[in-house]
Amino acid sequence: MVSRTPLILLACGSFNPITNMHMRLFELARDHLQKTGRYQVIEGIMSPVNDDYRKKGLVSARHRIAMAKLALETSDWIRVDPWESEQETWTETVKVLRHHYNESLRLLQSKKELMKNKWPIERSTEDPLSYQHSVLPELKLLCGADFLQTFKTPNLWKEEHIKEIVEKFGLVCISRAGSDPAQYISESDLLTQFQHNIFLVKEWIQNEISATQIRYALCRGLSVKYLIPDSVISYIARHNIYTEDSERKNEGDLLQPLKLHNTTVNPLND
Ligand SMILES: Nc1ncnc2c1ncn2[C@@H]1O[C@H](COP(=O)(O)OP(=O)(O)OP(=O)(O)O)[C@@H](O)[C@H]1O
Ligand SMILES: NC(=O)c1ccc[n+]([C@@H]2O[C@H](COP(=O)(O)O)[C@@H](O)[C@H]2O)c1
Ligand SMILES: [Zn+2]
Repeated sequence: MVSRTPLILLACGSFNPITNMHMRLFELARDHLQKTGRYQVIEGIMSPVNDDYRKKGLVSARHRIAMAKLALETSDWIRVDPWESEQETWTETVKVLRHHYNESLRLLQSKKELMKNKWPIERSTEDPLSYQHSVLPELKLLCGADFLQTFKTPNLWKEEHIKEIVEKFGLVCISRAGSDPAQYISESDLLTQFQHNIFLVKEWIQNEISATQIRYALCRGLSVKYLIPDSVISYIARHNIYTEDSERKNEGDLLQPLKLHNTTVNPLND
């Protein structure tokens, strides 16, 4: 049997709030990558952005993490990770990737240590996927096509970070109405150079749920049932999270990545 490379998918974003589509991204990506015959998707990680990102209407990470945890209770392979949101300031995405990759290596090492101390018979029966412990895992950034499109927003991303993401890690990009990732890749020399490491996944059933639209509906008292999990709807109601006030949070503020690059335009925070 040809061994598959263990693969971890990492999605970064606001998740304000988590929607059914955010979870679908992982399912679509896993199906696509497993069908290539090259990968065994072993884990999905959702990493809600730090409050210091300063996006308009971004509610506290404490709530965004709690909602994602509730939503992911029904998944046996996707989890939410608070590391990024717990840092002092906003963290560039490539550094979040580096952190989670190092964590996966650390885990692999400790599993190997554990195996070393076991009798051979225990080793062979304990974990049917134990062969994976000897193969280095890969970590890929999972995103929607609009995320890929932001690479060309002036001053938002450092060129060397985009290069590291597509060269060292890799991207899995799910189609989204209004974005044409294939065309966008063909327009970028850097993305074209590394397109073997960019997986474009076509969503087979159009699903245009947007977290911003969910927040607007909640503010207007409209139903969002069947667009986000019931447990998340109850949490939002209990804590009265999305209001006209919360929507004004960070209004007029510059997104932290743009601030870091010292620019005066703010295309994402109008
Ligand atoms: N309907 C969708 N189709 C494809 N990708 C999506 C969809 N909704 C969200 N994503 C992806 O999920 C990730 C996290 O997105 P984000 O938290 O910004 O959610 P969003 O629904 O796009 O919110 P907003 O409307 O506030 O921008 C991004 O990579 C984004 O492209
Ligand atoms: N230079 C960078 O690393 C950079 C720039 C802009 C956004 N991002 C990330 O992309 C994601 C964008 O999320 P939203 O689509 O919700 O704005 C966030 O996780 C944010 O941290 C990273
Ligand atoms: Zn978005």
